[in-house]
Amino acid sequence: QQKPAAAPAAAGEDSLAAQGSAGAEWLSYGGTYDEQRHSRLTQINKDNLDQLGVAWTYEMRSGRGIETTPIVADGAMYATSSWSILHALDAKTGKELWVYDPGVDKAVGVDACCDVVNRGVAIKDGVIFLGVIDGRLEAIDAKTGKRIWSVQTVDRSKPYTVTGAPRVVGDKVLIGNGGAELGVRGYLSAYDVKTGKLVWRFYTVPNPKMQPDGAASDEVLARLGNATWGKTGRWTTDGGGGTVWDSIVYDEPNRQIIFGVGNASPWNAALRDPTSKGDNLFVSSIVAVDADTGKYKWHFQTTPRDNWDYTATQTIILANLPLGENGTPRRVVMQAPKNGFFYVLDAKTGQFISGNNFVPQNWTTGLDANGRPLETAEARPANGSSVLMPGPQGAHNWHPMAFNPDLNLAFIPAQELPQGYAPKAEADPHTKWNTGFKFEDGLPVDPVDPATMKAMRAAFKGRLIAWDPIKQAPRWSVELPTPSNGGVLSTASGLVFQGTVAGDLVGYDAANGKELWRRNLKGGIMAPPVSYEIDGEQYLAIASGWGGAYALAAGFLFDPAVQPLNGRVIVFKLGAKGEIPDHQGVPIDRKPQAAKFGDPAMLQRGLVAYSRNCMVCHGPMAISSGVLPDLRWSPLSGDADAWRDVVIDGSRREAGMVSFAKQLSPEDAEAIRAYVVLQAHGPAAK
Ligand SMILES: O=C(O)c1cc(C(=O)O)c2c(n1)C(=O)C(=O)c1cc(C(=O)O)[nH]c1-2
Ligand SMILES: [Ca+2]
Repeated sequence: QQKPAAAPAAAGEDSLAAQGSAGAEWLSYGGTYDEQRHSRLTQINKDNLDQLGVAWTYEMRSGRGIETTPIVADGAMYATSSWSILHALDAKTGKELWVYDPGVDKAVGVDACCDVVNRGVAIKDGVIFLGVIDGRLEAIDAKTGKRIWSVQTVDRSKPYTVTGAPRVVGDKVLIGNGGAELGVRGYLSAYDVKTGKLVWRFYTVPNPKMQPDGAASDEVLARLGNATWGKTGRWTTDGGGGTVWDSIVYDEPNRQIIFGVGNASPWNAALRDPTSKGDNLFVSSIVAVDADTGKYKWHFQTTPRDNWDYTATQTIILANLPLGENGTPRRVVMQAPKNGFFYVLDAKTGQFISGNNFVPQNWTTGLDANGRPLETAEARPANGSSVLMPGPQGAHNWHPMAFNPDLNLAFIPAQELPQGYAPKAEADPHTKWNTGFKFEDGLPVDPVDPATMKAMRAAFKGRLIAWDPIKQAPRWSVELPTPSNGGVLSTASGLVFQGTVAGDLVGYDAANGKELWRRNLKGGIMAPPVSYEIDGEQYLAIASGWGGAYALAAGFLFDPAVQPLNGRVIVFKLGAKGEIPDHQGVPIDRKPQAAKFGDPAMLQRGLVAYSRNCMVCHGPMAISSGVLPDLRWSPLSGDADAWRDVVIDGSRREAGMVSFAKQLSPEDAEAIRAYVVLQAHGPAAK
C-alpha cells in the first residue's frame, strides 16, 4: 500500500488515514480518508473463497432501498436502512444492541427524488453522526443509541432531503443535501462535532440575487460563479441545483475537503438560465475547499452548463499514481461521474491530467486538452428530442467505486442506459419534479406489447469495469443483465466483491475479472460490501434491499413476484455454515381492478399527468418494480372515490403518499386512473 506523506494531524485530531487502508475496523464511509474501499485484510483469499459461509444475518426495520455502508468500530456495526433508521449490532454475532429511529414524517418521502435511502453514518470518539432524510444532522451516543444533539441543516419549506453519509474531519462533521430534481440550492456544511453548531457553509451556485450569503463561498461566487449565470430564469426562483448529495472526501496531505457537486436545476438549461450561455458554476463539478474555513481552493467542472442530470457527486477516490516526473508518485483525484467519463486530476491543484469515456456515449465527441467536453449537435435538442447515452441515471450512479492500489485499478459499477430528452418549451408549475423535460415523450397510451417490452429491457445493461486510470482504458469488464448493481469492495488479497440486482453477491479476481464465487442473498443488492476482523477472523458484510432511483423510476425492467422486502445485513466468514432465511413476502395478485374507461383525450391526459407526477416513484407506464405499490393492481384504481381521497385529499399522507391537489385537478386524477386501469388490461396481467 502506497501511503502519501501525510501532514501531521492537527492537535486533537485522531487521524483515520494514519491507520492506513481499512484493516480490522471500517471507520468511515469509504474505509479511509482516501475512500478507496480497499481492505488490507487478506485472510479471505482466492484459494479459500469456497469456504466462505454465512456467519449471521439481521433483518432491518424497513424495506425500500438499502444503500448503507456499515461502519464497524470497537466490535460494533452501525448500519442504516431507509427512512434513516440506524441499527447498532454486535459485529461478531449480529445481536441487536439498539435501534435509533429518528421518527421521520413520511410526507417528506415525496421530496426525495430517488427513494428515502440513507448511505450510512460517520463515527468519532464514541459518537455517531447520522443524516436524516428530512434534513436533520444528529449526534448519537454509540454505546446507548441516545441522541446527543440534533440540528436542522436545511430550510424545511423547500424540498431538501439528506441521503448521503456525513464525514468527520477533525472537530467538524460535514454534510450536504439533495433535491435538485425538485428545485433547491445546493451547499456543503461543516458542523462542530461537540455542539452541532454550524462552522462554515459553501454554496455551490450563486445566491439568486447574486448577493453575498455571509458564507465561505461568498468570495469565489463573486469572483468566478456569478458571471457564469444570467440574471433571469427558473434558477432564480428554484435554486439552481448543485446539490452535494454524496461524495465528500478529506485530502489530508493538502488539508482540503474535495466534494462532488450535483446537476443543475431545472435540468433544462434553456429554462433555467435563458439569458446567458454561461457554464453555471459550480454545477456538476468537483470542488476543493480548505478543511478549516471552507474557502475555495480549486474546481474542475465535468459538465459545463449541465442539461441532463449529469451529477459529479459520484465516488471520489484519492490515490498516488506513477504520473509524476519519471514515473514518480503523483497524488490524484479519480471520479467516474454520471456523464460517462473517467477523470484523473491533480489533487493539490485540480489540474486535469486525463479523461476518457468508460461506456459508449453520444453527447460528446470527446474531451479537449483541458478536459472540457466537446458536445455533439444532438446533445441539446432545442425542440423535438434526442436519445442520449448516458441518460439521467448516469453511466455510474452513487454505487461506490473501489480502487486497488497494488494493481492501480479502479472498479466501476457502471451501467449503459440511454434515455430520450424532450425539452419543454415552458416550465410547468404543475409538477413536483422540476426538470423541464417531457417524461411522457415516446410513451404510448396503450400498454406496450411483450416484444417491445423485451427490446426495452435488452437495451439496458450493467457492467463491472476494472479501469486502468493510467492508460485510461478498461483492463477487464463483466457485462451484467441489468443496471443499478451494487457498490464495490476491493481487498489486498486481490479480490473484488459486488452484489447484483438479482441478489447475488459475487467475488472476482481483481487482476482479470474471473468469477471465483457467487451466493444468492434472497434480496436485491445495491449497497457496497465492507470487511473487518474480530478475534482473528475476517468478516465480509453487505446489506440487501432493493430500491433507489433506478428501481423506482425504471420499474418496467423487473417483474417482482412479491411485495417489498425488509432490508437485511448479511455477514460471511470462512467456515461458517449459516442459512439465509426466506423472506415472508406477500404474493402480488395481478388483476385489473375495474373495466377500461375513458375516451382517447382523457387517456392521453392521464398518460401526461401520470408521467409528470407519478412515474418517478410508481414506475413508467404504471409498472412498478415492487418498491412502491403497483397502481395497476391496487384496489384504489377500481374505486374513483377512494382514488380521489388519496391523490387529491391526501388520505395516505401517513404512509408517505401526500396530496397532489397543487399539481393535479380532480379531473386529472380521474384521467390518471383511467390510464392506469388501461395499463392493467395490458399483456402484463396474468
Ligand atoms: O440532484 C439531487 O439532489 C439528487 C439527489 C439524490 C439523492 O440524494 O439520493 C439522487 C440524485 N440527485 C440523482 O440524480 C440520482 O440519480 C440518484 C440516485 C439515487 C439513489 O439513491 O438511488 N439518489 C440520487
Ligand atoms: Ca440529480
